[in-house]
Amino acid sequence: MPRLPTDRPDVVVIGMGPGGEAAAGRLADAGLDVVAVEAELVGGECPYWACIPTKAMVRSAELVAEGHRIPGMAGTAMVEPDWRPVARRVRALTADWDDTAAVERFTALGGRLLRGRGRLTGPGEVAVEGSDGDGHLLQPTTAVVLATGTSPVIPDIPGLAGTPYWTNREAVRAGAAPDSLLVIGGGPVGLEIAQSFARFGTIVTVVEHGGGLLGREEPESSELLLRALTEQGVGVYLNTSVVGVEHGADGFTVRCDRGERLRAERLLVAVGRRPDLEALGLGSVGVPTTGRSVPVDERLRVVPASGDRPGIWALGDLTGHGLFTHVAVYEADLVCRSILGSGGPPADYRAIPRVTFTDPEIASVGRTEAQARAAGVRVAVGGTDLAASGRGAVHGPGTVGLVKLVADADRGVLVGATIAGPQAGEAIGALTVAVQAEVPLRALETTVWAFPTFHRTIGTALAEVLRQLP
Ligand SMILES: Cc1cc2nc3c(=O)[nH]c(=O)nc-3n(C[C@H](O)[C@H](O)[C@H](O)COP(=O)(O)OP(=O)(O)OC[C@H]3O[C@@H](n4cnc5c(N)ncnc54)[C@H](O)[C@@H]3O)c2cc1C
Ligand SMILES: NC(=O)c1ccc[n+]([C@@H]2O[C@H](COP(=O)([O-])OP(=O)(O)OC[C@H]3O[C@@H](n4cnc5c(N)ncnc54)[C@H](O)[C@@H]3O)[C@@H](O)[C@H]2O)c1
Repeated sequence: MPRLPTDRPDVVVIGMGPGGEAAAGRLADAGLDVVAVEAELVGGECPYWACIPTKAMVRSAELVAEGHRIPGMAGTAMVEPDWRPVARRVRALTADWDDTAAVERFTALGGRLLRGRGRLTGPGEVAVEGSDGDGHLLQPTTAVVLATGTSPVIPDIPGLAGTPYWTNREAVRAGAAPDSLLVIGGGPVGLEIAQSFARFGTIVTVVEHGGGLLGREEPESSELLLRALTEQGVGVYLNTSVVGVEHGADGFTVRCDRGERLRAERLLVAVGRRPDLEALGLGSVGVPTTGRSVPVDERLRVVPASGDRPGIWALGDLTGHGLFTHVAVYEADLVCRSILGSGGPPADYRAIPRVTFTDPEIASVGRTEAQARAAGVRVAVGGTDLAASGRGAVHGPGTVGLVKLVADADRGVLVGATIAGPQAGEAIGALTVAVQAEVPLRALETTVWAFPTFHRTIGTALAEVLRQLP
């Protein structure tokens, strides 16, 4: 076998999504010689195919919905939704799927970028199949950082393979809203995209094999969202599995286990994401490759450094601590502190916020009631209906929402919270601080919440929690 050109930087970062980019940039800025390996675009899934373009779609869809709410509130309005400006905006926000600016940001810090696909081939060794067709061997002296994220799961449904189904990548590149769309999976990916297209006139049907939408959230959120989507004309089949897919000139036909045959122009597969640990070569360093995530310690170490061997760290979607950009960036900070030896607290996932940008937005932090009970917490719960609040009354159409607080009655602190409703993702910030900093419920009780805001309803839900305490 020909000898590959060998490079011995201090650090190799494989994968330049939001997590890898943050870690590689910071380590380069600290003066280390960093080689970053990226197979596609520097920036990863989030800016080009995920968070940013889907939120642009959501924002446009929200404007359409608000336009329809004008009658009875502010006169008349004629709303004629047109997807073309949405597609233009997505193209602008993704810089037409061009990563030049991100590359320049990194190289300006002294980092070196190697375009290609990286793979661990042993402790302290990364082989790269370069985009230019050349092979490279990297032997970092200090650290390997794994940050390769996840890819969509494609279920093994007879007939699906080989059809032109969409994942989030094709959905965000749509030049027009399809006449009809069938979505497999009622999680955040499926629902944000489903509602966006529905508001542009697409007939949308969601097929979810679980008993509720957004199954990881509180059942109250799931029910609220189901009601809202159904009222907005989105068809939802729960407890339903797709057992067969056909594609022909008139689009997709999907057979479900309960007998339904559903037709649609487009089919979006949104049943979750997982990493490819085998392709990453983790087996070569003795790490099991069959799981859904890379096992790490509280400093995100996969394999600690020993002797002259560099350590291996992992971060972001790969670690399975929550598939969110803010988790990837948080973990990048932990990894950098660990590599640079700058100390600080270990990983703490008690107060990771989650926001699904549907209308109503579903925002939450910490544990759900069921998770808290399962963890043996003596739970006190308080809730309130957003529509019954002063802000709900003035806001009018579009006010659907709730607050639910989950407290540890023995410790007198919140361990989880949900806000659903308009701008819920903004309001969850206050509760994220409360859960993270373990603000005593008695201190929260004395907090003055501005009138008339949606977040003032936190006080109402809190009063219900406090009534249950000694
Ligand atoms: C449709 C959608 C919407 C989302 N919306 C939100 C949101 O609103 N808010 C939020 O917080 N999160 C959102 N997410 C989740 C968010 O996109 C991810 O959590 C985030 O991108 C994870 O960052 P990461 O750095 O771990 O990995 P990624 O962003 O997946 O980046 C990994 C990078 O590694 C590269 N790579 C993979 N394998 C190799 C290899 N072998 N060699 C070299 N390079 C490799 C990939 O090309 C990629 O660039 C959304 C996800 C989806 C799918
Ligand atoms: N706003 C945000 O922050 C945001 C938005 C989108 C995605 N994300 C992240 O991306 C991750 C992936 O999202 P996702 O929605 O793809 O996955 P998910 O795992 O969150 O949801 C997938 C849904 O599909 C269902 N499902 C699985 N297999 C199925 C099948 N064969 N038939 C029908 N239903 C099936 C599951 O029960 C689940 O409800 C999420 O975990 C989330 O962290 C975040």
